[in-house]
Order: sequence, then C-alpha cells, then structure tokens
Amino acid sequence: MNRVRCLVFNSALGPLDYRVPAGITVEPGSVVLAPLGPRQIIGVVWEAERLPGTEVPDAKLRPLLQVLPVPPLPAPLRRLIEWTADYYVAPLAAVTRMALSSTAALQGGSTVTEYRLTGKETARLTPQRLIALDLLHDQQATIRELSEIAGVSDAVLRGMVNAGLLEPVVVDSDRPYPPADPNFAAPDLSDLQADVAAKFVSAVKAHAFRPFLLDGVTGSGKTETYFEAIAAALEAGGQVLVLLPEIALTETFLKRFEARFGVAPVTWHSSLKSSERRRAWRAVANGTAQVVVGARSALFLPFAKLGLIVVDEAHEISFKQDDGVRYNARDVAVMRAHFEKVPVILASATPALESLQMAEAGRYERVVLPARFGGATMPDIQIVDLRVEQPERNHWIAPPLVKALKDRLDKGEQSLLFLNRRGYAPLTLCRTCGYRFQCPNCSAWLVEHRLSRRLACHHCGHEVPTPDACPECSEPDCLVACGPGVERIADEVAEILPEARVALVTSDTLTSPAKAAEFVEMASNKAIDVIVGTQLVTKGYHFPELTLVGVIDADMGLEGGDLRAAERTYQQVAQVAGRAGRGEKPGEVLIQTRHPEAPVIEALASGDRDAFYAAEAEARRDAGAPPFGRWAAIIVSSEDEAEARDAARGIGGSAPRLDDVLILGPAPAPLSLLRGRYRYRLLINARRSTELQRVIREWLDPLRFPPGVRVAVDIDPYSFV
Ligand SMILES: Nc1ncnc2c1ncn2[C@@H]1O[C@H](COP(=O)(O)OP(=O)(O)OP(=O)(O)O)[C@@H](O)[C@H]1O
Ligand SMILES: [Zn+2]
Repeated sequence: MNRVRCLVFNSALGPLDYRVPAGITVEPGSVVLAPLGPRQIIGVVWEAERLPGTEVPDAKLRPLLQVLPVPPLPAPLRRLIEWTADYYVAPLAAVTRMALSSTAALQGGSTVTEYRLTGKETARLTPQRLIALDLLHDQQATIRELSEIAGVSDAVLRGMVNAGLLEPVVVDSDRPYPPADPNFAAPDLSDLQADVAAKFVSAVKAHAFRPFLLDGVTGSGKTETYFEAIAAALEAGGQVLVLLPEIALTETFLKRFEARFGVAPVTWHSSLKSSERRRAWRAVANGTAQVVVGARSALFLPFAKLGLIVVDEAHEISFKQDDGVRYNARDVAVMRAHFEKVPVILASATPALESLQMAEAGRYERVVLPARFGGATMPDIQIVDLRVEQPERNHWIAPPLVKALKDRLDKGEQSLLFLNRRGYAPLTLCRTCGYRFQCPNCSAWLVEHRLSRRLACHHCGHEVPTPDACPECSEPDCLVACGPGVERIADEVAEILPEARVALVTSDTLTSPAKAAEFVEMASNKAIDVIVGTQLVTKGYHFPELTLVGVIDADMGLEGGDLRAAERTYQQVAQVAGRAGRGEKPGEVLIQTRHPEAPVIEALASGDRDAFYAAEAEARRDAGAPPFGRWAAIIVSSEDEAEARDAARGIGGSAPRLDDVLILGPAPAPLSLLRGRYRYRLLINARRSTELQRVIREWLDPLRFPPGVRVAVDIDPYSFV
C-alpha cells in the first residue's frame, strides 16, 4: 500500500494522508492536487515522520488526483518552512503557501492569455467602456488585472473583447531570461573593498553557511562589493537572492545591476502581473532565474540551486511582516542560508543592534568599510536647537536651515528635506467647536492630503473629500491644519524659495516603478533643486550634487516609547544624512530638534556611533529587551468590543505562572481600533534561554474562541501599537 502524508492549503486542517494511485509517483516536496470532501485542494507531500498526524486506516484513504507539473519543493526550503512555522508560532500550511505564491505557475501549460486595446473605436461606447478605454492605454494584462486597473467589472471587459475593442495576446511564460554576464563591467575596487569582496567570493566558492554583517558607512560601496559575491555565484552556476526593503528602491537597484552585469535581474514583489509572477516563479524553480531581487516575500521562492543571499539595508523594519505569518525576513534569510548551506550578507550603514550583537557574539562575521569611496568625506553635522532658533509661526523650517537652503540654490546645488510624515497635516480640527477628524475604523486621526483634497487614514486607507464646513457645527471655512506633513513643508519651501524646483517624494507621489525612475532621472540631471521626502528618500539614492540635508523634526520618532525608538531615529537620520556630499563637494546636514541633549541626537552630532550603540545596548540589557531578553505579543481582535475583551481576559486568566516569564496585560492596544476591529494585547517578556514559543503554544493551544475572534502571536515584535 503506497500512502503519503500531505500538508494541505487549509490552516485549520492538520496534515492529511492519501493513497498514491498507480501511475503517479511522488516524493517529499511534490506539489499535488488532492480531494477534500467534494472539493479539490492543493497540498505538498511531506516526510511523514516530520508531521505527526492521526493514522487513518488504509481502506479509508482517498487517492491523490494529480501531481502538479512543477519541481518538488527542495528539502532546504521544506526545512525552512518548518523552522518558520515553529519559530513564529504560525500554521505550517500558511507558511507553505508563501512558497507556492503563484497559483498560475502550478498549473500545467506555459502560456497566459492577456488582453490589450486594439485601437479600434466603435460608435456606441457606454460610460464604463469609455473609462476602460481611457485607463487601459499601454496596458496588457489578464482580464482580472485589467478590471482592477480600470475599476470596471470583468463582464464589461469581456463585452469589449466581443466588440473587438480588446484583443487577446498569448504570452509564453516559460521564455528564458537573458543571461547575466559576471564580467560585463567589473569595477576597480579600492584595496579595502577588494579585501571585503575577496572574503565574500571565497565564501561563495566554499558553498557553506557563512553569515556576514557588511557594516559600511553610507557611500562606501557596499553594493559594489556584494556585486563581486554575486559575480562569483554566477560563475559557479548558482542562483542569488537579493532582498530589498521596499519596491521603491528596486528601480535604482535594477539600473546599477544592469550596468554591472549587462541585463536586469528578475524582480519579485506584490505588484507583479500574474504572467510575470508565473514566469519568475517557474524560472526560480527550474534554476534558470539567476538573480532575483525582491521584497521579503521572495524569501520563500523555491530556488533550485541557491548560491548566495544578500539582504540590503538589513536594518530596515519593513523586513518585519506585521500581518499573516509575522516573520522577520532578515532573520529568516539567515536561516534559509543555513539550510541551503550558502553565505548570506546583511548589508547596512546602520546595522540593527540585534545584528551587531550577533557579530559580537561571533555568530556573524563583521566586515567593515569605514570610509566613503573615491575620497568623498562624511558630511558635516550641525544641530539646530528649535527652542532657540524658532521658525516663524506656523512654519517649520528654522532660520539656519532657511539660510542654508538659499545658499545651495544660489550655488546651483541640491538640497533634501526629510520629514517622515505623508500628507499636509496630521490633524485637522474645527476652530469654532474643536471637532477633530477621526477615522471611523481606527483609533487614529485623519491626515489631510491637500494635493488630492482628501482626509485619509494611514492605517486602513479610509478617505473622505476634505469638507468646506465643519461636519459638527456646520461653520464654513473653520478647519485648521495642525502640524506639518511633507506637503506642507514643500509649500513652505515654495514660499521661501519661489524660484526653486521642488520635488515631493512619498509613497503618494512615487506610485509606480516608472514614477520612481522619472524622479531619479530628474534628480540626477539637476532638474530638481529641493527634494522634500519621507523615509522613502532616506536610503539607496546617490545624487552627487546633493550637498545639504535638513531633518525637519528629529524628535518625532522618539515619541511613543517604542523600545527601538532611539535606534530607529539614529538609523533614519544617519541614513538621510548619508545622502549629502556623496560626490566631490562636501555635504552639510542640519538636524532640527527640541532635545539637543538626548543621547541619540548627541551621538548623531558627534558621529560617535559606537558610543550610542553601547549605551543603547546597556539600556536594553537592563530592561531585558532584545537582543538580551525576549519579547512576544499576543494580539486579540474582534469586530465586537466585548468579544475581544472577553477573549483577551480568557487568555490572561489561563496564563502560565513561570519564574522567568513576565506577562503584561491584557490591555487595550494603543491602536485599540484598527480596520474596524477592537484590539487587546498581552506582552510577554522572557529570558533569552526561555523556550518562549513552547510556552505560548502550550498556553494557547487548549483555548477555544468564538469565530469572530482572531488571536495573533507576534514573536520578536517590532510594532508595539
Ligand atoms: N570601486 C568603485 N568603482 C567605481 N565606483 C564606485 C566604487 N565603489 C563605489 N562606487 C560608487 O560610489 C557610490 C557609492 O557606492 P554604493 O552606492 O555602493 O555605496 P553604499 O555603501 O551602498 O551606500 P549607501 O549605504 O549609502 O546606499 C556609487 O555611485 C558607486 O557606484
Ligand atoms: Zn482607519
């Protein structure tokens, strides 16, 4: 009797056993279609001994229906999936799903039918068709994707196909990617860079697990050195995964990669079309995708012969996923390298304390690039004490920064102003009655976006047009904007420097790779004098004429009491400062603050990173915080406030009593209402040595909750709201 155990794509079900009928051969990792009740479900054949399940008698087993035409998930990936599920207390099925992230790729055949406009116009056009004609220009995608782009139904589009307005195009999703050339344009490395690169290259050649922390100041050429490691992996016929924290950075990366290797790498992120996803997924699985650059989800792609992993800007908190499986891509990347037996490079100018600690403990090998490439110097950093140098009323740029901006404009050099807040103002209130605009779904204020004339919630996306009158007291023209967002700073720059060309760079303006490319092009060609941006412009960019960076509010990130607040402020400010003076002209950085005496501000001013990290590490050690102690959170939510509270109390009531585990809460989360769900939190603090996951699993497993309640576990949380 030939039976197998499968992990099926339903997180509520455990592993299921099936019979393997004649004519089908499977091995661990095979992706299969199996019957489940009257339906069919996708599953993955797993080593039975690794998945405890209930033994079903042979006679009761149902046969597998089909093996899907893709290579089996390789063993190192299966081990990674197990590790991730175990470490983050997540269902195995939910993690496995992340690996099979293109359902199109799992189906047989290698073509996808996409549609595009024919250019023909018929006499009778309904309003819906007119909209579609307008929005689908230069688009080619599946009906489902086009319907999302145009905001019309599938039926409207199908009607347009029948009317000859749209035509099908068959796309071959197995056409190979052009090969990268490791020697296309190799740079002359400086001696220091060459030493670092040589370590990477020998590690790649050795094909063994070896984690590196590439700690190099901004502009030191970290990218150039890890490109040498990529070249070595290509020479050896291996695949490479490069993780970037944001899609917005991909564009610059692609250009540099192409200049170095002759072709663009394969990209992987959430906004790929399904045909692109399918092509990339299949090429990764059959080993023909050589270098994949992607957001954190690329981490679970089924590489056939991985040779190297790079995590760039490894300190970025966007590597932490905060919904679904709550994992940290930086840490999982290291585990993947461990299972694949390959080197991994974590690159950053401002490494996370956790990573530095790992280096100190000898677990990671720290390699250092202490100076900028090509003789460029680090920028000069000045503190602007806002208590002394006050901006004008309702303005946010203090006199010294105004002066510096004027000076740069006169000299024809570029400036960058950084404020990590989108929109015009974070709070809008009525001057007459005091009414404040709040999100109906979240405990958060609505942020005014003046460019698009909306008030928007940055948590759930809820939006309303900005009204002319107060909704409470009906007084017209009485709304006041409180506090600054980047749009307001851009207005202020236009007021101070009417002739300056100002670019606003936020996720609201750089909405596509094309827009990002356009911005880079303009900034590089000096068609922009002042860039005003959020954290999106703090890293990755290299504009040689940019000589002034102004930080509008260095204190903003310090509010809220997050355990990593000081570290994050340090990283953000140091990164944005790092954009100044990367060319021949020296850079200057002005940091506006009300707390010049705060250790993090002092460290930024003196450039004494080591002292800051040492003090920060000491504080964390005292508080039993990571990396010295462990935190986990349990977040309980429901659309019904009482139900959420009761469930949270139930969890609190059955909390284990352990000497070395401290449990706080349940208490309403700081963001007590989010996307229409009421939220309660418990925080768990334990010693490094505690088996925290086991404690949590044994605590939560026996508990049952009403169907409307969601209980999420967050191991090593980054968000404390
Ligand atoms: N050996 C080299 N030859 C030629 N150009 C180089 C070399 N090393 C670095 N550069 C150039 O110097 C600039 C800075 O290098 P790079 O962007 O790799 O630094 P980085 O350390 O990644 O910086 P950041 O952390 O600030 O993003 C880039 O324009 C890069 O092309
Ligand atoms: Zn909201």
